[in-house]
Amino acid sequence: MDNIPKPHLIADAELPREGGTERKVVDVAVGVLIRPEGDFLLTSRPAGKVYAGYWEFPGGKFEAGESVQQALSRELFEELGLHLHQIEPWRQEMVDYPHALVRLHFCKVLAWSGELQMREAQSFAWQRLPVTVTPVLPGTVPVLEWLAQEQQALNPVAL
Ligand SMILES: Nc1nc2c([nH]c(=O)n2[C@@H]2O[C@H](COP(=O)(O)OP(=O)(O)OP(=O)(O)O)[C@@H](O)[C@H]2O)c(=O)[nH]1
Repeated sequence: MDNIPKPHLIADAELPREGGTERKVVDVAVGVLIRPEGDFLLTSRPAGKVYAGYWEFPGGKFEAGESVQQALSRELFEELGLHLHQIEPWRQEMVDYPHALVRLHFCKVLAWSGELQMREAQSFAWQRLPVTVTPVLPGTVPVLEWLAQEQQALNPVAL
């Protein structure tokens, strides 16, 4: 896994261009499922996908005409068998991977139902900071930093 090229996390203004036209952006909806006590869900990327075995927040690409909430609800039902009830769009991030230019739409998911099923034979782990699973997908690392910043803002003496 170590010889996979590292992607570049970029701002919108830096978007790369090829031959004068913008590279196609792939929109991805990503869910940060947070339990009431603060644990969040990470899943490992299934065999056969790029970055197989890397840990990430679950999600996937939009299908035509979908909103973030629709894409996330569909993906998490397909991958995990969950029905999402409370989705809060949170932050966005662009990542320039060798295989794709990806716009990640991170949402906090605070309520869901259904039993967690690994329908793509992935692994899952409920985590808190600092996470104990490795390796973490490069596009996931900033999210862990945002969560740490939020925790610090809420409880400055604990960290
Ligand atoms: N789900 C998810 N994808 C992420 C995260 N961070 C990140 O960079 N990505 C990238 O976003 C893209 C998501 O693609 P995917 O392959 O999981 O989506 P999908 O299930 O719709 O794909 P497929 O059905 O075409 O196989 C990948 O390029 C992945 O590397 C993350 O935290 N969660």
